[in-house]
Amino acid sequence: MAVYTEVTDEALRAFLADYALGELVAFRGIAEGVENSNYALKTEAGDFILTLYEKRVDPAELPYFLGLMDHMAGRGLACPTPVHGRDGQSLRSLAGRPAAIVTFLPGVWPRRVRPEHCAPLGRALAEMHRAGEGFAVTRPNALGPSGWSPLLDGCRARGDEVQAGLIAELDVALAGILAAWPSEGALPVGHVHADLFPDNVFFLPGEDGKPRVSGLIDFYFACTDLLAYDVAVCLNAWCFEPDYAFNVTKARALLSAYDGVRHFSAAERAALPVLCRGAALRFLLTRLYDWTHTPAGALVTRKDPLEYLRKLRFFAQADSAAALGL
Ligand SMILES: Nc1ncnc2c1ncn2[C@@H]1O[C@H](COP(=O)(O)OP(=O)(O)OP(=O)(O)O)[C@@H](O)[C@H]1O
Ligand SMILES: N[C@@H](CCO)C(=O)O
Repeated sequence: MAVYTEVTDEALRAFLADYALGELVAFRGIAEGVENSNYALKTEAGDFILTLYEKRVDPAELPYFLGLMDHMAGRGLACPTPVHGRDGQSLRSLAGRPAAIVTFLPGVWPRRVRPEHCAPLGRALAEMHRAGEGFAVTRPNALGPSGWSPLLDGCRARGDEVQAGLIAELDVALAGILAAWPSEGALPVGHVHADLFPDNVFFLPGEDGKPRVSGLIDFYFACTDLLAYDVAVCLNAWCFEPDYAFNVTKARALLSAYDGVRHFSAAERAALPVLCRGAALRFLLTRLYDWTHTPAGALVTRKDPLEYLRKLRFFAQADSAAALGL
């Protein structure tokens, strides 16, 4: 369910005339993803993804996302590269929506994460942080600490329907996290992905048969924030088993591979536990908000907020970098 806006053949051909991509060969909607309308597009020049940005994306922010991908791809990162039209622009309009074409990345995202995925992931994350250096535009993290209180307030009326006592528990957790959050300037800041879940990382087998990262996608939560926060997001999204047990082997592989490319500072190591709690709370709150605001029967798969309550509770008691595998 991620084709919200239909594109006619006629409109597509007229749109493609503004690019030097040759004739249209094939075109189909992609079912995965929930935010935007995505199409797989084949032209004489190769394979591409056409994205029509839907209402949750603020058009004013698109130049940041597209510019960041351009910058990172230019520095050798395997991320989608925006295709520029004959007039030099990568952001245009199609079927009444802002639209862009980006390069297609080969690979498959892991449906079941194995420890062998975690070292390549850690390396790719650190390489992404390096590739972002020098991109001068900034974007504050709307879903960072200053956004969590308003989000929690938005869940207050119905949150306890999901689990009794949930809102009171989250009030306490949020106060503790905000009190312990690193002060400005204490940790290195840069461009972070902020949503590097398994469905945003493609892998292909390397020559040795082991998985290697072939591409990172979906930069539409990217922002300027603490680099180590991205690591905390990955520990949340990649290092728990289906029974919610934390897998320290996966975490160790991720963290040591990251550190091999970009060293953690002492302050980052010390802050990692609270960053993990913050990241768990961020996904818990957006999921809880969606859970309590999505009408029953809507064609959107709601994600389970309580998965992140379990993770938040784990990180609340694993209060040292060593307990997290660092
Ligand atoms: N550059 C790309 N190369 C190959 N496949 C891509 C690319 N971009 C997107 N896709 C495919 O489209 C699917 C949906 O993309 P994406 O995750 O960006 O959707 P979304 O709706 O914007 O985001 P979300 O995952 O937040 O709902 C991906 O799972 C992937 O299969
Ligand atoms: N990765 C988020 C969804 C937004 O992309 C989640 O799992 O809650």
